[in-house]
Amino acid sequence: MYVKICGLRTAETVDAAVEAGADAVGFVFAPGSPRLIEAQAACALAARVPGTVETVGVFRGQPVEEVLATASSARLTTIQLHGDEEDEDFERLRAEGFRTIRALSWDVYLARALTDPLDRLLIDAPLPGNGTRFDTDLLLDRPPRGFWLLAGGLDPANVAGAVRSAAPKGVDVSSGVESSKGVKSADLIRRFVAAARNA
Ligand SMILES: O=C(O)c1ccccc1N[C@@H]1O[C@H](COP(=O)(O)O)[C@@H](O)[C@H]1O
Repeated sequence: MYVKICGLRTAETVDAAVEAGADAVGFVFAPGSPRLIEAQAACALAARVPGTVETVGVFRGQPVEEVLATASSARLTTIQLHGDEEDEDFERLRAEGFRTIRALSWDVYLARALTDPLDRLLIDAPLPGNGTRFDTDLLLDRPPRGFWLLAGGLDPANVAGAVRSAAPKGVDVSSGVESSKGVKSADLIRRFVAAARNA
């Protein structure tokens, strides 16, 4: 089970995620997010992370050149896009040496024929970063193939059940490991990673 902890902004919570055994830590660059971080600050946090852990930049609806500039200056390994980007955009990011995650809300995933098998898919509720869950039974008509991550309203108490019913290859969390909006809790991060791993 691949575990990503998203929306980190402090050294303490990055260290907690890494020590708990997370596979990826995420930094949010989407305008308007309560977890927004500057590239320079993300770069300092990413430098604390061992090479075995992915450092993911999260973007929504930003031009690809801006995404590349930010991810490069923060020295990230991976780019997660929540917009309506096309296959060519993901190809461009990979050609520049980044790994990619294509984030789609469940309804867009069901409606859209995806042609690019090189993306890892993240299936989420329609309003990302809001702690909202969706009914994963909705995916039964078209179960995702390959490597995909489940997100949307996960927390330490519900992640094991979500993993058992939807059988994703990984999970991603933001709101569910916060003590208040935008403020991560090291304790909740540790509990989330343990619960996901033991599912
Ligand atoms: O976290 C945000 O503020 C955010 C903003 C814009 C796009 C994505 C964002 N976060 C992503 O949202 C999901 C899960 O969120 P939650 O656990 O339901 O709060 C996850 O993929 C984050 O990377």
